Amino acid sequence: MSDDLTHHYSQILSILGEDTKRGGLVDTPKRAAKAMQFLTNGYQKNLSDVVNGAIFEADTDEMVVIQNIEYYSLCEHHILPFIGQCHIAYLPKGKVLGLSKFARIVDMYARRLQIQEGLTKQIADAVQEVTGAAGVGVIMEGKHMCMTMRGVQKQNSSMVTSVMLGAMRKSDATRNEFLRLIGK
Ligand SMILES: Nc1nc2c(ncn2[C@@H]2O[C@H](COP(=O)(O)OP(=O)(O)OP(=O)(O)O)[C@@H](O)[C@H]2O)c(=O)[nH]1
Ligand SMILES: [Zn+2]
Repeated sequence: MSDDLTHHYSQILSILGEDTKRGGLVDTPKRAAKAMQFLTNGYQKNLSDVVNGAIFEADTDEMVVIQNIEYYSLCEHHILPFIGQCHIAYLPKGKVLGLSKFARIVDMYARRLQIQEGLTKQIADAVQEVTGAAGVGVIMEGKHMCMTMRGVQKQNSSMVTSVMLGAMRKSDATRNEFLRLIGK
């Protein structure tokens, strides 16, 4: 895959009018291929490997919030970055998930071509699936380069998406507690 990608990046540079033989560009197709493979490495991962069995018995049903998980994704329409913060809440039902795994789940889905709405839903569904929680909430804030550095060029615009599942969807009080805990 790497050689194929390198070859295609070299062609893209030529088509854009670059001299691929000039000093600074000699290794660029190779570097770009490597970078793109890193930025999309979520395709090589699955939920079970990412969670790695880090589910622990715990006698708690109080809300757990993990906030300000930064993410870097690529929009599926323009292959340009969108970046921001993800906040996750869940209501455990006898089981808790290892703290770092929330960030790993966010990264696995963010490192694929996405729209922010779909990314938010995939993270919420994954947390629900692995924890069996009574409720899950995910809120994402994102700044889209396709809307700032090109297109309509609105530098200060950002997008907020949310998905609420189970008790987090049904109960206003529970949802408000999540919003209060993340300072919204
Ligand atoms: N809902 C949603 N839209 C997105 C996301 N990322 C990019 N887009 C939008 O996808 C749309 C694609 O619109 P098109 O008209 O097909 O493409 P375009 O001509 O490049 O659009 P402009 O960005 O308006 O120049 C744009 O409105 C983008 O802002 C996302 O995560 N969620
Ligand atoms: Zn885009």
